[in-house]
Amino acid sequence: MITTKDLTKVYRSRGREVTALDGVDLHVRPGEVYGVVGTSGAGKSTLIRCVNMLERPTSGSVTVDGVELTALPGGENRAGRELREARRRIGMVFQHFNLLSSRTAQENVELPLEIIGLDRTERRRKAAELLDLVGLADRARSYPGQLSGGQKQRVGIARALAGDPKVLLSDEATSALDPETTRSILALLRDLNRQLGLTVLLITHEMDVIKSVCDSAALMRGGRIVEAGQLTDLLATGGSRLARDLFPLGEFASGHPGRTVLEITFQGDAPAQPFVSQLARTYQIDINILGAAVETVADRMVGRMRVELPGGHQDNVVPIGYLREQGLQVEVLDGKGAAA
Ligand SMILES: Nc1ncnc2c1ncn2[C@@H]1O[C@H](COP(=O)(O)OP(=O)(O)OP(=O)(O)O)[C@@H](O)[C@H]1O
Repeated sequence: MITTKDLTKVYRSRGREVTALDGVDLHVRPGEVYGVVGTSGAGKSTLIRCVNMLERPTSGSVTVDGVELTALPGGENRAGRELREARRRIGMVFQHFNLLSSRTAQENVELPLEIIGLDRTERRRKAAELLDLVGLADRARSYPGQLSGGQKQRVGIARALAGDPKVLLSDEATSALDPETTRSILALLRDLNRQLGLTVLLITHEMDVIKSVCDSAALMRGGRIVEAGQLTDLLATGGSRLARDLFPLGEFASGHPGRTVLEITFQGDAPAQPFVSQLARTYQIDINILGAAVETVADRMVGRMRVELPGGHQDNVVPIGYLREQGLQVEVLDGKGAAA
């Protein structure tokens, strides 16, 4: 649904050049919630602004719903007709809501409908329907100043849906909200994704946002995507940095010298515990459990267990093979708790 190929954006100001995007290949499938995470300055905002051509990329291509936006004339402030039309099918939600304070909630949602020339009755009907969809039917006549942060963001989301978009872009939509309101806005985005089949691309610096709402994620650093994939695949990938951030286990004991420390990851309904006791029985070995944790990631249960086996890696090739044959993801750690 969204593809970028070798996307580059170089800002030039006062003789200085900043490469904000450095060859980004992004692939967001139809109907998924895709999160881009990274520290400040990684290039996340630039990426999302290039996807709807609020910024024109320096090079590379952006394709949304089969239309190559980078091939259409105009951009940034002076978009041509085709680009304006394509953009209408891409909704955008902002961190600071960007509502007009002199207009009521209803009038804010009507704004994009005015721009496309919908008549007054139709505008009112559509805006009322959208406010109802985001759970704000009773605040239609309130001004932004009379609404809470969460309610303002609901208006922002209703406005973003006015053009019946297939794609919704969210630029840190929950960063200005408290944790409880964040949860309710993320739940709303998830509901809209499911009800309307909306593809959502969001950027965030919070791993919890990725964990609670995304199907797939990409990690950005220095203008590049350093890792990307579906969360369930990432969690099953040894050495994945995103998986470690999604499911940190730093507090587990690191084991004893001369023994083999394994980290076992299981997903869905395949708990590791029975396999570990079977392993102990089958190979007559004492297994020391150093730690275990279970989390819900992308609506799926994921567990991880760190265990210690007597002897070195070479002595445990067979038991490790046995665990892998059971469909468990097994990583052998070195003495310091890192992947060996
Ligand atoms: N309009 C601009 N002019 C010059 N440099 C810019 C401009 N916008 C962004 N940059 C630079 O591009 C780089 C990437 O910025 P960007 O805002 O995309 O990162 P980010 O990951 O979204 O960070 P944050 O989470 O802080 O918003 C940074 O070095 C930033 O200073």
